[in-house]
Amino acid sequence: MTVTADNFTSIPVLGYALLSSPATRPVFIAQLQHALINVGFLYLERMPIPDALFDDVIAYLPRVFGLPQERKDALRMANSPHFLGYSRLGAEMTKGAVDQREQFDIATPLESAWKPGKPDYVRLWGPSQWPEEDDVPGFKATFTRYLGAVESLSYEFAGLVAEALGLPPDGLARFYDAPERMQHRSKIVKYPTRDQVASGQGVGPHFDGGFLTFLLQASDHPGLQVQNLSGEWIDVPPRPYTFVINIGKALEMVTQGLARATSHRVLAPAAGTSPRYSIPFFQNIAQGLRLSEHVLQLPPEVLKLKGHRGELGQTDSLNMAEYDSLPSGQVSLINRVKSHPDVAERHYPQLFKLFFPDGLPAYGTAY
Ligand SMILES: O=C(O)CCC(=O)C(=O)O
Ligand SMILES: [Fe+2]
Repeated sequence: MTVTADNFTSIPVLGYALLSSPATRPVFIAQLQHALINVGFLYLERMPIPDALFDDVIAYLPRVFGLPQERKDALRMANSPHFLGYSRLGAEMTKGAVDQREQFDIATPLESAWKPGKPDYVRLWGPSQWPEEDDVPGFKATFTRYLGAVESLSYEFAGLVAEALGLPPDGLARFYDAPERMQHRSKIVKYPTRDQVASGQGVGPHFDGGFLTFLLQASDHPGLQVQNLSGEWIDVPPRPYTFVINIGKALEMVTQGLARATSHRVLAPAAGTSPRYSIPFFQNIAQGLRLSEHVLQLPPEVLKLKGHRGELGQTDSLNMAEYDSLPSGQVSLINRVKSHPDVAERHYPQLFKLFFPDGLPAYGTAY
């Protein structure tokens, strides 16, 4: 691949193995630079995560979603001030249409550091809700191991992103607290087939809000699409043992728009096939940080590559909340309140009143 701007028609595939030799490492960094600036999405394959761990996690998904409805409802997100837990099919809307997916939000392990008097957003981080061990033996241990592996990779990858943007390898370190004080959020997601649901919208067009997303497509289905510079939807078919990595709005903002957050969506699997499963992992940044105070000074020769890319065309996504001046944890909390008003009504009554003065809406708006 050459490092030139163009309107992408497929997603670049980066081989982690290139990093192991001084001769090929710069090739990886150049490919990463291209992907960050011109696409906003990439595949990363042959990572230092054992295939067997992916296989083990993937094998649990039909079992967890196959639990009786009352077992899943017992873990409903409304139980949790941390917005962690189960969301039933069709609970959220994106761009005015209902998303046809079911999900469990599960985060990396962390005790809540919130006490009365601390900002509300500190309460966003805390323990997950897990299914009963007897219902899915080993799921908690296996998934926790998986989250740990992705978390480590996510920090390593942030170092590579820094290099690709012309910064020193620790150029993004200021965005994270010490790892033991950080929590990253993941979820397991099930998209039923088109004949089981009311529309073909698995999840509507949106940008991710955070820094970096590491997505495992956990079944062999097409459906994930990203929008290119001229507005066409480009397929991102699953590749085994491979992450799809994309940039969120927060990273776009602090790189002065050089690294792109790209609009994406998921179409429901075709009628008569089988459900699609996926596991996104959203890497967080420190909650107290105001992004407007941390816009990165990038080398001019790198920043000017933004000009080569040309103007971004129209995208179908709604914009995220403004990131500039609020602590990033507050921005996340507001987004969670909008996505899950029932959780907010119970645990954040003041914010709930602010955003929903007319009472509980029928749906949350995911993005
Ligand atoms: O399920 C997928 O493949 C993508 C999900 C996604 O984009 C999201 O939840 O932000
Ligand atoms: Fe997304």
